[in-house]
Amino acid sequence: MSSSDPTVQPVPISVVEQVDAADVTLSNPKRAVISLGSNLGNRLEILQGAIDALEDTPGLRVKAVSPVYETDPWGVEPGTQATYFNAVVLIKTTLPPSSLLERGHAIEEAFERVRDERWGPRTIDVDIVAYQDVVSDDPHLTLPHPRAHERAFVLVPWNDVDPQAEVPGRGAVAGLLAAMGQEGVRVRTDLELRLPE
Ligand SMILES: Nc1ncnc2c1ncn2[C@@H]1O[C@H](COP(=O)(O)OP(=O)(O)OP(=O)(O)O)[C@@H](O)[C@H]1O
Ligand SMILES: Nc1nc2c(c(=O)[nH]1)N=C(CO)CN2
Repeated sequence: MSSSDPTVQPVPISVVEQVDAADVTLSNPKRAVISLGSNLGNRLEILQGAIDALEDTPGLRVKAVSPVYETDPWGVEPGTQATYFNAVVLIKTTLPPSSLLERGHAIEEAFERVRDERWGPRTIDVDIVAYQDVVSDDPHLTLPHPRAHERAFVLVPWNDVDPQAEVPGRGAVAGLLAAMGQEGVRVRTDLELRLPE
């Protein structure tokens, strides 16, 4: 349309700036790292269901899926809970961190996760391990995840899918792992999670 068309109203510069900012967000997806854990029900099916649900999220693409690990429950008395299956996925998303957390909670609800005790058994846990290089101590969404750097069940699969990864503010994943070891984290080469198509 010609700029001399008298029916066209000028667009305020503030609106132009907002639209430009939204365009940049849409064309500039962010990297995030998600940890998945399950120690109740059909653990493999549940992990795959959570991965598929992430991929079905508008504005989110799953880019890499780690091998499956069977891991001893962390943070509880030995022998009081079933072992976990854990995996890490790398995603790209145009969602802001708060929306990604909401989506994670919705997926937990879809798998009927019950929250009654801290670190209690669960069908699925969806944790946001990192979102770009964001560092935040907001208790509602702490970034990176406040305990990721001390959990081999997160660092081992994360290192598989991104050997160069860094935990923002804490150092290289590979270095943290070398210092901590991999006790209680066993790869299950007989099992596989699919990267959604
Ligand atoms: N990076 C994060 N990822 C997921 N939840 C987070 C994060 N930071 C803070 N939270 C908050 O933690 C709350 C409790 O999360 P959740 O019930 O999954 O804890 P948990 O899995 O039992 O333990 P942990 O946090 O040690 O993994 C969530 O409701 C959420 O608001
Ligand atoms: N092995 C293992 N232990 C845990 C896990 C988990 O995913 N794997 N999640 C917890 C709370 O998020 C507490 N303990």
